[in-house]
Amino acid sequence: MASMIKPLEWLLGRFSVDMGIDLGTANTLVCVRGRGIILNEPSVVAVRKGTNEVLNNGMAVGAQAKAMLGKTPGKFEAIRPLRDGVIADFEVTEKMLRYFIHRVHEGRTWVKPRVVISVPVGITAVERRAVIQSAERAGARKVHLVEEPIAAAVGVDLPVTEATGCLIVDIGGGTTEIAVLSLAEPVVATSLRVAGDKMDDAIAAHLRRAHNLLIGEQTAERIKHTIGSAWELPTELEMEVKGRDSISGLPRMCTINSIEIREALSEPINQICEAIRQVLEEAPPEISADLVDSGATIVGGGALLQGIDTAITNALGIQSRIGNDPLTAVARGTGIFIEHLDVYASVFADDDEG
Ligand SMILES: Nc1ncnc2c1ncn2[C@@H]1O[C@H](COP(=O)(O)OP(=O)(O)OP(=O)(O)O)[C@@H](O)[C@H]1O
Repeated sequence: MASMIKPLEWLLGRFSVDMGIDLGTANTLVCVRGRGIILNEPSVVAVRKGTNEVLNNGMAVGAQAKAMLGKTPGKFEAIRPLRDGVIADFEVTEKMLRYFIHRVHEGRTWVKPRVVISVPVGITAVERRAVIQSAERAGARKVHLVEEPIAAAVGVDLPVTEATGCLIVDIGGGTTEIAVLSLAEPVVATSLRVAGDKMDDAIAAHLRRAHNLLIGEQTAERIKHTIGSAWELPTELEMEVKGRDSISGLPRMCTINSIEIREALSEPINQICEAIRQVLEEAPPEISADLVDSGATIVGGGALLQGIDTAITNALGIQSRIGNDPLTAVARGTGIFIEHLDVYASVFADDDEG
């Protein structure tokens, strides 16, 4: 029986588009050989509450679902199925992946791609297995996992395969991945559950405390994008924010500025700097010597926070720079892996056996 299935699977695979997937807490990106990034959507799914039934006939996924976050009436719910970089809701993740894979295949539901998926450093075997099974059940024929910092470093063209140390810091939505790499392997690495989401929480907590204003996660994120910073700005900024007064319960608006938001962000930023310091302290001296010259490369959406490079440079005394197109670095890396599966075989962290 198995020998009959194999040729059929092979045949179905012939028509598929192999893809690299950055399955992120905040965004999912898909990169395809020769075509680059062809899908970039928020990792959000809208379902009927208490079920896994995706609204709009399975189409309420991505940007369409994100617009509903915090605004759904009682019987509907907009869910982020990944939290802290790992799968929190297995079935909804599978449905989201299925929708994205089918979109890449333009509706041909019978094709079965090979996929490379990026995962945080140091996730457990059970968490790895969950990613592999979700992708397989969503229609993948073969799943390889690669650790996010390695994918990011390859995506921004760092010399990862050389015997020289480089430091990559990937500040995403759920996790900040920090790794010193040499010879395509992490020499020291860590995954910190402090990143963009915690920054949004810090902003919401500040507005509640200092302005008695309750805001949702989308508003907090918008504030971060608009006036958030990690270092003094050449011209400080202001913006108006709307929410619910925590005392009167009524809708209200207030004006906030970039100085107070920077202060609110200082705690998560300091935690990120401290985690980088710990990774650097564990690096062997020869690698540390390389890092004096090569410095740190920052990627992920958090790299777009104004002044983050200056804050890291000042905290650690090593030159930090923002990697090229930081939001797509990991996805571009997975795209390079899927093109060169044989070359990078040793890098994959996929444990199909376990
Ligand atoms: N201009 C900006 N300023 C500050 N933060 C930003 C900016 N643009 C995007 N971000 C933040 O980047 C984060 C998303 O980054 P990214 O897409 O790299 O994460 P992810 O890969 O989905 O998450 P993870 O790697 O944790 O699974 C969000 O928290 C988002 O608010």
